[in-house]
Amino acid sequence: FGLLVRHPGRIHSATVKSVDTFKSTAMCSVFEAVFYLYGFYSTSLIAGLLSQIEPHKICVCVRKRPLNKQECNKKEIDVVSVPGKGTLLVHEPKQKVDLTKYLENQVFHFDYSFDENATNELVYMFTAKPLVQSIFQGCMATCFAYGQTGSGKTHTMGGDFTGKQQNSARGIYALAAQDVFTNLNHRRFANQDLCVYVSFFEIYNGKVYDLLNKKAKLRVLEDDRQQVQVVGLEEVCVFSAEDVIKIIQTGSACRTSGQTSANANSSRSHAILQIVLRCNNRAATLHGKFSLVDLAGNERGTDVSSNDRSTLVETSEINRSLLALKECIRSLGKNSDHIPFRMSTLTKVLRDSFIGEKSRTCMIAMVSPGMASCEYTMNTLRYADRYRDGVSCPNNGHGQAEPLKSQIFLQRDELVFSVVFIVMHVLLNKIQH
Ligand SMILES: Nc1ncnc2c1ncn2[C@@H]1O[C@H](COP(=O)(O)OP(=O)(O)OP(=O)(O)O)[C@@H](O)[C@H]1O
Repeated sequence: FGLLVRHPGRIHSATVKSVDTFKSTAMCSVFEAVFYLYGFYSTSLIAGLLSQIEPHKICVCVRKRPLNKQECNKKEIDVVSVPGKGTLLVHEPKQKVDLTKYLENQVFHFDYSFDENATNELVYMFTAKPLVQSIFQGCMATCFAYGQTGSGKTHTMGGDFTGKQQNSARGIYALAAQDVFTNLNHRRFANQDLCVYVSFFEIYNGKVYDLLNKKAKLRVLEDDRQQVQVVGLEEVCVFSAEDVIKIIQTGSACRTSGQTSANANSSRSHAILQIVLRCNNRAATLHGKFSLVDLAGNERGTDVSSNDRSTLVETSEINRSLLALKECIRSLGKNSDHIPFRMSTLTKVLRDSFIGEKSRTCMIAMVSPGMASCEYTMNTLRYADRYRDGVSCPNNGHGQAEPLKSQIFLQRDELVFSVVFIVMHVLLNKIQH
């Protein structure tokens, strides 16, 4: 797998060739790939059938978007490969002191990795869906979309775009809402007498604005018991997933946006949609809460098209809050007594998500596939990788050829397990009927 490109000065054609060679040798054969895909989709089938994926406390996933039209026109090279369930490779172009250009294949391991063909539904199935189940058991769940500007956070959370039009029914927000109502009507939860409330707000430059109330500026206060309240936040009682979709559309239209080099309609704020379950008693006691967070892009100051003071303040505020978030989630992963949630407004309003045994977190790191984004992609992956520090998963960190090989064998074992599981499932079904 050590791919040396021996043509200094001809990086483009040489790189394309090397990436292609790598992809064709590193990936499994077509036969294995078909079986692997079957394994992956069978897992989702099983997940759909049983709806019982137990969420671990912190789950970290990565999603690669396809090259867009602009990138294809520029003949941008796709330097990201997703060879298996939890693995992602970045073919990073490097140069030796003797000017020889070569590719360094960086391997990352996460709980799940999704390639450019994955739909929002598939991503949802393995990330937010298990968290929906958890809020019915009284958990405080949080799902974050993190990544460089233009990498697909809003597409994943809010719904895919047809031109400038967003299909709000096909994002993780709406899919989660649909499952909340499916669960609510299920006999297991019907006798709990729960009501669903939704709020939608954004954090821009450290200030909170209510997206459901004409962007009213709200204060964040903490009481003596360290309970954080967003004072005056509109919480709408909803009765169906369609009600939530309307709320998403209203709120998304108000979000603060700007222009970056990678995205003409870039969200410059963190948007938080909260789905709250309350007991239908007089005090409307909190039962469980799901916060779905579309974070602002993690770009540098130079990536935004205007470099005036307000834009620089905006960017530094975004980066400060992302750093605070990383610290809080790492403390949560290590079961630390001290969670530094006061470091930013974002972590303050999400305080519930970092405290106690009942918190569940999923981070979806989005990456752009182009070579021009390689540095940002590496930053995003390293950021996401840090979340795994302290989480009881042994395969964190990134390595080179050897871990990749063993990963492929591991996936083969998973595949055999999936096939055996499905055959048993089908046989059992037949016996029962
Ligand atoms: N998985 C995907 N499949 C197809 N198109 C995608 C995918 N992800 C993103 N895109 C497209 O890429 C463009 C940028 O995506 P999006 O606005 O979601 O990025 P973002 O990460 O939210 O950016 P920002 O931080 O600047 O708001 C959109 O036109 C979107 O349709």
